[in-house]
Amino acid sequence: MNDKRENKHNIVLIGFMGTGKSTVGKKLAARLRCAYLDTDAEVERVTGLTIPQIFDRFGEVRFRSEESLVAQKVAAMERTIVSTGGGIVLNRANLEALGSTGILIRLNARPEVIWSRVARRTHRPLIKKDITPEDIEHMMAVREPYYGCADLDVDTSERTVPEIVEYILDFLNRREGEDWRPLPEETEEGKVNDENADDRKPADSTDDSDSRTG
Ligand SMILES: Nc1ncnc2c1ncn2[C@@H]1O[C@H](COP(=O)(O)OP(=O)(O)O)[C@@H](O)[C@H]1O
Ligand SMILES: O=C(O)C1=C[C@@H](OP(=O)(O)O)[C@@H](O)[C@H](O)C1
Ligand SMILES: [Mg+2]
Repeated sequence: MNDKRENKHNIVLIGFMGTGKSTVGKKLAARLRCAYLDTDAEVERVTGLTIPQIFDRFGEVRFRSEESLVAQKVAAMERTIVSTGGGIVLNRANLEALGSTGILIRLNARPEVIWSRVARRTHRPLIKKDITPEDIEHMMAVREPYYGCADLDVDTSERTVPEIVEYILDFLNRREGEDWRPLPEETEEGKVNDENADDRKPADSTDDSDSRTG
């Protein structure tokens, strides 16, 4: 381990609710043929409860506690794309664990764009039914300092999901000492159809069924 970047074997998407972390993470993992984990989905899997049920029955504190356990588990994973919940960064230990082994990529968007993406959805307990873009703006301002540590910032307001994926891949490919080129598709004959195939090792395939698009 001569280069500390060799330790950055995961990609961790952070950012406010509705910036597209779950949607983009899943696509990025499929593109790179990496394992994928959404911390919210993992909390739901471990507890057997939905996030609204956890908030309703036990409160936000219990959710944060489950989320922290998942953050520590994620940090020990290898070549995994991780979509986090927007509040995971509020806990310093979470951020340190995730950042110790993962490249932190922060997704962002303008408040009114976030509002249009989340206001009518019911599975985020912190997004109340009558929330306004101004409320979102205020919540984002409170959270802003916690998102400042990312290795890359991506404004998703005017970008499509495929454009964001390409933007992230371009950033990853520029990092020295790491190989984040997409693994090749296999042809019908089961042969690899890619000129870079020989210098890459295969990674885990993605199981979309265990992921969550918030
Ligand atoms: N770049 C984008 N452009 C338009 N809509 C998007 C984009 N990214 C995500 N969305 C939509 O916004 C909503 C929230 O996305 P999601 O991935 O759940 O965000 P997060 O996980 O950050 O809360 C979903 O309905 C998703 O389809
Ligand atoms: O920002 C937050 O505190 C939260 C974000 C949610 O995830 P998304 O960011 O994927 O919506 C989810 O973890 C929970 O509702 C709390
Ligand atoms: Mg999400």
